[in-house]
Amino acid sequence: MIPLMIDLAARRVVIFGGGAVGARKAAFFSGEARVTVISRSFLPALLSPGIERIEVECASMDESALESLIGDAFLVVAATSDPDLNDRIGRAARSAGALFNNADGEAGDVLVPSVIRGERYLLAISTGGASPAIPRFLREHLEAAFPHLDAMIGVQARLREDVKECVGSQEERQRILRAVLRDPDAWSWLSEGEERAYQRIWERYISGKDTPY
Ligand SMILES: C[C@@]1(CC(=O)O)c2cc3[nH]c(cc4nc(cc5[nH]c(cc(n2)[C@H]1CCC(=O)O)[C@@](C)(CC(=O)O)[C@@H]5CCC(=O)O)C(CC(=O)O)=C4CCC(=O)O)c(CCC(=O)O)c3CC(=O)O
Ligand SMILES: NC(=O)C1=CN([C@@H]2O[C@H](COP(=O)(O)OP(=O)(O)OC[C@H]3O[C@@H](n4cnc5c(N)ncnc54)[C@H](O)[C@@H]3O)[C@@H](O)[C@H]2O)C=CC1
Repeated sequence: MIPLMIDLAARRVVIFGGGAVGARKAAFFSGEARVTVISRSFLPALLSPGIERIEVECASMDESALESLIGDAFLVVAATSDPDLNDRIGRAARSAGALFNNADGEAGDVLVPSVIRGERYLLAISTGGASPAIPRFLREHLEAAFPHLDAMIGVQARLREDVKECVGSQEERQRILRAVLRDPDAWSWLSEGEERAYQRIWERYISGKDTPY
């Protein structure tokens, strides 16, 4: 498998199963795509107006009945508690030409990763299905370790432009940018705001006499 960033705006995502897993997948996709959840029951989290619901029992449905429920979906998620049904949904998704993610059953062609998103970055973490607890663990760890990652990206973006004006050598510019990233003070200054942190970093690395890198 290879990672891709996909624009799902205006695409339809059909999720089978209205339990905790279906609700989590619906929350993941509904920020961008048009989401339909098909299930015989729905958790309250799925009752929001942005999500279309179709209440139906799928146990006795054959592949062509499932395929007509899938319609023109771009991606189908099977998140029912019945792995055999999930696998049947997968075959119907393929016949309908849709991508398929299976929450429980035979692997589909899409996995949902753990996601860490800021204004200026997006990280997706996967173990390829071997241990879903690990991506969650790493997400929580990274979120706690880098609470100011967005601000640091802002500082780096500005600094890399500004040092071009006053530092002649490319190697030296690279050294400065990397030293700032390794500097625990630079990260802690970010809690005072991006502008204040930038000033302190500039003093330490550019206008100050003692350059510690
Ligand atoms: C294959 C995959 C299919 C898919 O859904 O795409 C899949 C499958 C299964 N997960 C199961 C269990 C758990 N899933 C989680 C959590 C997450 N699972 C997610 C993705 C994936 N899960 C895909 C592969 C991802 C990868 O490894 O790269 C995340 C990343 C994204 C999301 O779903 O939103 C989300 C974390 C989001 C976050 O918080 O950041 C936890 C941890 C927890 O919640 O604490 C547990 C309990 C601990 C454990 O079992 O590890 C079981 C039942 C096993 C059983 O029967 O016991 C199956 C079915 C099976 O294994 O067959
Ligand atoms: N991929 C993942 O991240 C995870 C997957 N799982 C697995 O995913 C599956 C779903 O988990 P939960 O949401 O917690 O289960 P759940 O039992 O809370 O929800 C299942 C949903 O599927 C619906 N459903 C089941 N059979 C149906 C049928 N014949 N017709 C129509 N609707 C039907 C139920 O009404 C319910 O809304 C389980 O098999 C579980 O082991 C569990 C944890 C994480």
